[in-house]
Amino acid sequence: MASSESQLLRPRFGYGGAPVPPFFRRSLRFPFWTSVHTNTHPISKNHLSLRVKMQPEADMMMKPVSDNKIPHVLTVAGSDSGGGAGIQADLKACAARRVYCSTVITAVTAQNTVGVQGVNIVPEDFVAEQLQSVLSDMHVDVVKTGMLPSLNIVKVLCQFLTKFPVRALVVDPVMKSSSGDVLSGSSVLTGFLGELLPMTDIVTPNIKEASVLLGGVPLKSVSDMRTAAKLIHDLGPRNVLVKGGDLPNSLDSVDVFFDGKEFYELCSPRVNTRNSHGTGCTLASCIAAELAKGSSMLSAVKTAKHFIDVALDYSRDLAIGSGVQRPFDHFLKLKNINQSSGRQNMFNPNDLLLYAVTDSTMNRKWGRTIAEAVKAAVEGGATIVQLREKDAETRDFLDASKVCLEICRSYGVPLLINDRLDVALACDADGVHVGQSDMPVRLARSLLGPEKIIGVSCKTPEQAHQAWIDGADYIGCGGVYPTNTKANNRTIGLDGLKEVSQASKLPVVAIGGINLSNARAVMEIGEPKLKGVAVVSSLFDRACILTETRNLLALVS
Ligand SMILES: Cc1ncc(COP(=O)(O)OP(=O)(O)O)c(N)n1
Ligand SMILES: Cc1ncsc1CCOP(=O)(O)O
Repeated sequence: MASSESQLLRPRFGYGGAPVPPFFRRSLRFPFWTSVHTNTHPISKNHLSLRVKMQPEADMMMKPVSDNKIPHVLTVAGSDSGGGAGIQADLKACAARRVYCSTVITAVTAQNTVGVQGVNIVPEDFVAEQLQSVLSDMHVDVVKTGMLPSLNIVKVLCQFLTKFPVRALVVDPVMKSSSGDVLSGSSVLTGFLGELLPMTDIVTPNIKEASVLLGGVPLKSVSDMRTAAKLIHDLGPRNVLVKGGDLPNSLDSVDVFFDGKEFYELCSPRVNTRNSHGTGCTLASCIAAELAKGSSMLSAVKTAKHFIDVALDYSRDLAIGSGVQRPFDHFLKLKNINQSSGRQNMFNPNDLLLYAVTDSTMNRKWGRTIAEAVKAAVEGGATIVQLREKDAETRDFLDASKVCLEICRSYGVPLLINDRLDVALACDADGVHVGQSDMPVRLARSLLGPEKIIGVSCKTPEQAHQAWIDGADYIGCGGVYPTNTKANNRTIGLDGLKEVSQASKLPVVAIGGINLSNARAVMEIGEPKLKGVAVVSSLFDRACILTETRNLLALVS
């Protein structure tokens, strides 16, 4: 990663004493012309611009060789001198998500943890000049916007987006800072409604911004957020994410995502912290970064929300500045992890809520392919899938895994492979589930690397402890009830599940004989580490997988 990034950041030849191949030597004689001029725009009286232009020949020679393409986000936003939000947050978010980020600055703010002390808007012709510089030279995948402080800047941006189309446009409709200071005037709204939103792939308002976009209707509940998402969608963007972080009286942070057809309520426990300045910018930048890597929209949104949750959680104890609008750290998790085990993955324990585990015998019995079974389960709301194909030929298993992976990725659902690390590696699945007599977890981790998910079956507190030591992400605990799906499997009952869940440092999913009649009893043991149920026959040995999945999800949610 580091080497390909650095290749892109530097011209390949001719600088820093590196040898210069003959063909490129000519380019080193390029004449620069420079001019220094004072900009007399009323808002930025002392704006001094140093222009450095290259002649076309040299320009051509300087272009990096593009055989090492890195996903690229361009952020068009304001600078926050405190480093918590704006351009600075966007750069950090993209770096943390390992995506290149270029910047067009629309305003320079004097800002800290107390509030915004000053705003200096960049003249629109100089915003245009920055856009021209970046878009005419670099291959930008996704544009993300933040503070757009004037109607003319919105118009200029829309002209450039028409001239230089990109794969996706992510709009964070920044209107006020978290301290309540106004960052874009009311005239900008005209530009949003008339020009920008119809070009937008996803817009990410918080509840106040959603209210402004809709002419001032108040949003007080998740139901209001759903209505707002639909109404904002009618204004033109293809997807809408209404962020409910500021919703009063809510223990959870609930965001409503609407793609024009379906609503998704994305829930996570509210992180109780003051260190949340810049979360909006970071979320939108993470979405942009994931889209630049090729994720589907829903998957990008889920990953971004999880990134924010983890970053806020890890930054609870940071103390930067004396005010209350404090920033968080985008890299803290990475730093902590690098110091301990080197892990960097983004496993979300909440994904264990409804874990669908396939079975080839059952699919044969009902005349289904694995892919058909998996599609029905994820459509019904399964939150994670495991392919457990005990008698499949390797080639067939690999081909089926690739198809299932495509299905799961399009729904933002992780896909794990039972036992077969070779298949998981070959199809780049999200991870594996292993038993006590399969590949040891420690070895699986070293073969799969730090980012893959590893689950391990445990029946005792000792096994759960070892799983944690060895670097697993979750444990599967059971059989909770007797089952015909796995022969000779000892039943540990609800008491056994409770004992293991209490001892486990890792998230736990219960398995074995779980169905519509007992799933609630399992979840009601009320152990914080117990995150969900894993099921085989109660989904896949049924006539309609989709209906069974929906019904079971409703029970455990
Ligand atoms: C989520 C989950 N938990 C437990 C198991 C059982 O795995 P294992 O012990 O490897 O037994 P087999 O599945 O191989 O029969 C599981 N598959 N998933
Ligand atoms: C794979 C496995 N591991 C422990 S019990 C079990 C089987 C679960 O299947 P079912 O949900 O049909 O009881």
